[in-house]
Amino acid sequence: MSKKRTIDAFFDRTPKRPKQEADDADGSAPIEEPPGTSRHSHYPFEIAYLPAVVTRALASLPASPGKAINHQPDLDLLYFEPYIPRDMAKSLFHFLRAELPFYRVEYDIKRGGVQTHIRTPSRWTTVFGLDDTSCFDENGRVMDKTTGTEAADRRYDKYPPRPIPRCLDDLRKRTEAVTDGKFNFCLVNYYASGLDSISFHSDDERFLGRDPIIASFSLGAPRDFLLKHKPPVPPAGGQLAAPPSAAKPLKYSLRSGDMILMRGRTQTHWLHSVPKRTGRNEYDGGRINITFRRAMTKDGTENYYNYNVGCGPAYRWNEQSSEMVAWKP
Ligand SMILES: O=C(O)CCC(=O)C(=O)O
Ligand SMILES: [Fe+2]
Repeated sequence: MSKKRTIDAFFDRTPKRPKQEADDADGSAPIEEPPGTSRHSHYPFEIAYLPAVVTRALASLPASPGKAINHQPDLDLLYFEPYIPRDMAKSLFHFLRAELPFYRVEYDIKRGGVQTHIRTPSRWTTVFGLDDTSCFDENGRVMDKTTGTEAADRRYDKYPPRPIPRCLDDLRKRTEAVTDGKFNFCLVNYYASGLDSISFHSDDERFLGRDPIIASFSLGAPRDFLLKHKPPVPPAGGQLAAPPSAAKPLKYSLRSGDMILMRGRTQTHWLHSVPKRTGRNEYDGGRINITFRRAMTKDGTENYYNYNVGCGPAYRWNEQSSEMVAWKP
């Protein structure tokens, strides 16, 4: 039997859960373990482990070597085309869409002194993880790394952190093993169609520290990924200058299984986006984006849960109606 057929066969979408287990702290389950689920009091539902054959296949990733993209000022990318073989990426897309809880976050911000209600982002999101000041113990409790006692902080009270489920943690560990990155957060976007998007931004929040390394995976429908240099910071009281003339905007068509590692000065000096896809390509199908990042402080934990989980209901993919449905326990 070919490798493809073997992996596809193991991505059996009918629930078959012979063994229920608490998630262990370091996620180091023996590979031969029968399928089980990650559980945590702050997951709305249990999240299946990857089939063991897929966990094993992760050990041989990346499927192709990364290509350095650093020919422009301040840009430092490593582009794997693909990182996950295309057939495995397709199965992983269907698995994660079906197994993960997703949210449609709404929040209030002050814009120009006016309180505004934001009903975007125009995509589904979810997040797992905990900043570097704390860790989960074997019972899933948040422990302060310095004192070794249970962490008490208002930022953790508002949005209780939850561990990265094993199905994503397997990929996180493999990504750490082949890059210079260390990651304690996993953010997931689901773009249901070409109408879902993310506007130009950079992931350069203070809580990520200097020159953060971010690994960004694409699964499912192809989408454009645009990059443009930020205008240089003007001198105090000065005019906004143009970006360095050598810096040209870039466009990559990200396909299922690709991974872009963003590193060095990229986040400080470049913006990136996934624009809407209209017309013929609008209903090409959904896309999942996974990013692994490292938050250094509690502000990172609060920010990520605030903007990617929020206070609304969890949703789960419904295969029959092909849509996200509010989760009722
Ligand atoms: O979907 C993508 O490829 C990019 C997502 C992204 O930039 C983000 O979540 O910060
Ligand atoms: Fe981003």
